[in-house]
Amino acid sequence: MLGLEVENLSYRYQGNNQLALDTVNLKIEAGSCLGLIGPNGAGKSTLLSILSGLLAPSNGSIKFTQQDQSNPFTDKFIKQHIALVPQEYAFYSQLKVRQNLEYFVSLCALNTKQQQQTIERVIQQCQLQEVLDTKTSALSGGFKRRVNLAIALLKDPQILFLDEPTVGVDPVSRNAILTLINCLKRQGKTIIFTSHMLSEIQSHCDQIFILKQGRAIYFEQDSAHKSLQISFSKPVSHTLITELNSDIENTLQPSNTLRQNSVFTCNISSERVVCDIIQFAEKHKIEIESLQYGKHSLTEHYLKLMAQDDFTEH
Ligand SMILES: Nc1ncnc2c1ncn2[C@@H]1O[C@H](COP(=O)(O)OP(=O)(O)OP(=O)(O)O)[C@@H](O)[C@H]1O
Repeated sequence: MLGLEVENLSYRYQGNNQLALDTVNLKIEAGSCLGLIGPNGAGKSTLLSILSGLLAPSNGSIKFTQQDQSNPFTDKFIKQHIALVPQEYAFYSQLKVRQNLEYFVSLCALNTKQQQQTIERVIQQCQLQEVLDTKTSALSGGFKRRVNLAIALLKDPQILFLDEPTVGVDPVSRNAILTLINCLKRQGKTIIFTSHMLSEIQSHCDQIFILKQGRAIYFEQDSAHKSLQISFSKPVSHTLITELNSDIENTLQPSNTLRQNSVFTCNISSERVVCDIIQFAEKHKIEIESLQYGKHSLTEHYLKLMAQDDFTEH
């Protein structure tokens, strides 16, 4: 299994004054799935192009890491085991789906039987059975995305870079693509994928990496702390809050902007605190209007970061 480490990576396009990537550091463990997000022009595609060897970095280094040290770590080995699914369609649109697969598999170092088995595997993986004899130019957007993905999977890569694999597809194709990503994850592939659909990223990725104007920040997805927002039907006095805080050894912060001390938000590390607060409300006959508890929303975090002028790496 392959992972990778990126150190101080920068990239400037010729004729462009701005750095597309500015001193980016990134570590991806073998077998994990990293979600790469950021606004248009943040540098996501540039980063994927560099990682997949299409562009050479202006500065910095990329190191591939291997759990099993038995394979020789040559450039050829790396090239064989990484694949990029670009945002653009990377197939011959005048050829039928099967012809595209046959052409691209012929570029892999496989004998005829292995080629046939490989084509059958990607047809199954990407659920292309019904469109094999259709010209790719005539396919729906969802199937075009699946063909793009199938071509990258022909060489059974250990690391897969997916540049917006679900953009412009209907829910059925999106589901097929996301199910396939989950399946590839279970097989131990290392995956980096970009998407503007933050819910997709939050539910499918182990690590999240945010880029803004070429600069990077990690988002800790698996924070032990969850957030609780509770809204009472009437304001709660400071005395009661102090009593509650001493009971649960936690800090409830009145969010004064909302309904005069009747809405509270806090970070909590144990589900027990939720029960304590409900018991507290019962004891003091304070009605709970709503209670929202769970992981920090990526969208919330993302919007806050995007609103900040100073966006520094942590
Ligand atoms: N060929 C190019 N020549 C000059 N500048 C470029 C070129 N390609 C990209 N850029 C610039 O590099 C920066 C990063 O672009 P990139 O395409 O990597 O962003 P992105 O995050 O992938 O955007 P999107 O979400 O729109 O796909 C942008 O400022 C863009 O204008």
